[in-house]
Amino acid sequence: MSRTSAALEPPADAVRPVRHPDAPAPGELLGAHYEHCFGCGGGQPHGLRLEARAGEGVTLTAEFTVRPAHQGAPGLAHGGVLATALDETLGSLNWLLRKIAVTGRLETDFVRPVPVDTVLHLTAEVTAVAGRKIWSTATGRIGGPEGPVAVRADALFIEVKVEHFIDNGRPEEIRAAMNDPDQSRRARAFEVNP
Ligand SMILES: CCCCCCCCCCCCCC(=O)SCCNC(=O)CCNC(=O)[C@H](O)C(C)(C)COP(=O)(O)OP(=O)(O)OC[C@H]1O[C@@H](n2cnc3c(N)ncnc32)[C@H](O)[C@@H]1OP(=O)(O)O
Repeated sequence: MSRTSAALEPPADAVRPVRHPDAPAPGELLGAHYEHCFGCGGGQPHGLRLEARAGEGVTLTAEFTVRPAHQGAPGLAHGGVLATALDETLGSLNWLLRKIAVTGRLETDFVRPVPVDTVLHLTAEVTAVAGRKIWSTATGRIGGPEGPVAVRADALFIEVKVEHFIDNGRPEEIRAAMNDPDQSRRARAFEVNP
């Protein structure tokens, strides 16, 4: 029985995702897409600083260490923080397609509590694409990459133009991101789908 809603079932005419020829090589770290991203940026003191690494095809692995600032119940990761780790991991996959996309829907299963200081080992893959829609799935394990599953998510991302950010974001942050001295972050944000 499917555990996800109908919106997360790709239609019959959806196609398999195609890795972009310029996608980072398998094993390569993706790096942050934005310095102040709560999920991956180094400029957020309490951010997740999630590190994602390209895999084969349209897959990746990622790691996130739960810190005391990420607690919900005493000594345990907040569910919203875990959902953020899944969202960030799934969002990073779109760089392997060289598409800019935002989360439209994210469905999460919390299977096991995740204690502070635990490393969450995530794997993710894009499963289907149809027009602007991108379906993907992710799993997070604890105790090692082969450890028990702690969290799972399925998602639908929607491809957007860079204007999505320019029109909706605050001008000062957009300007700062456009002037980011890190060329790869600039390219990832502004040059992938002009
Ligand atoms: C400075 C730049 C930096 C950039 C860096 C990279 C950023 C990466 C960030 C990474 C951070 C991590 C990631 C983050 O956290 S991303 C941040 C969290 N997400 C958002 O903020 C997105 C907010 N939502 C929107 O902006 C709009 O609703 C979007 C753009 C998503 C669609 O509005 P738009 O007007 O464009 O399109 P449409 O409404 O015609 O819909 C098109 C199709 O999609 C279907 N649909 C839509 N929604 C849903 C849904 N919920 N469930 C099921 N289906 C849905 C819809 O039925 C339609 O289907 P069809 O009728 O065609 O069959």
